[in-house]
Amino acid sequence: MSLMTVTNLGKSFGGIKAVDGISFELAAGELLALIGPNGAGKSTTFNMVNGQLHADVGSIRFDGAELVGKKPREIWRLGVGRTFQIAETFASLTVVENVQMALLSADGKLFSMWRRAAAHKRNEALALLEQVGMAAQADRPCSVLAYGDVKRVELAIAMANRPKLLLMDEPTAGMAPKERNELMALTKKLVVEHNMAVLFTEHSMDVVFAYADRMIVLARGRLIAEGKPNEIREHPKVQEVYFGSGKTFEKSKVSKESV
Ligand SMILES: Nc1ncnc2c1ncn2[C@@H]1O[C@H](COP(=O)(O)OP(=O)(O)OP(=O)(O)O)[C@@H](O)[C@H]1O
Repeated sequence: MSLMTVTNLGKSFGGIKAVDGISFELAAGELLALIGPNGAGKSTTFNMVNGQLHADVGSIRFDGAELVGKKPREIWRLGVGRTFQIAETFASLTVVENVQMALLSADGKLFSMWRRAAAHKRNEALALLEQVGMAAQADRPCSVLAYGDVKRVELAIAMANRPKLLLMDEPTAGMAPKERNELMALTKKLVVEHNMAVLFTEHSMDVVFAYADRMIVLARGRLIAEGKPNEIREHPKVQEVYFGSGKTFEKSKVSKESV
């Protein structure tokens, strides 16, 4: 049974149909990639799911609730999490303190309580860090971490609210191939262990083809293809929209070994 069912979702900006009546499903335990050329409507779709944008038409049913019309905070409370970059102001806090903050926030505690609650939820935070392989660095400030490790901490922060669906907008942007591979392998592990769904946008085709369980492809606001990576690679419409974009889908370029 699907966790999320998107039906006939649409959003226009002025005369431009950024997203033009798309429908798709997402199951628990599934890593679903949302791809498409520049301007295809990926970000607009993403932002309608997290509530930052209001859909003009259509429906997003998530775990028995309708998301269209809800505020981002309400959607987050229903179990739709997203990864955020650690803000500069929090970079001076340690790794574990950042995760403790996220746990407090998930509990609806006020930010001002933080200073009085330094030990609060430390063990829970350490358990989350263990899951992303960062427990050994728990007491280091985030500001001194390698980029790939910061991304792991951001993942632990996103997990603090126990999301049923995690939204990741270009999770591997700016990362070296080895780090990209490690982050996606970790994401896949969390998906399996928590039976969590992930919807992610990504420009890096090697990541998408190596890790997505399924893909949906947008072009000019329309859903032009969906299926498993192998089906998408061979899909004539997908080849057509990417033709001339410099992206190719030959098998030799997208194997896990090459990322
Ligand atoms: N706030 C906005 N105001 C006006 N037009 C917008 C706005 N946001 C998006 N658009 C337009 O909607 C279309 C889809 O944009 P969107 O950002 O969703 O595409 P995308 O697939 O995420 O692109 P990219 O890969 O370049 O980030 C584009 O034509 C874009 O110019």
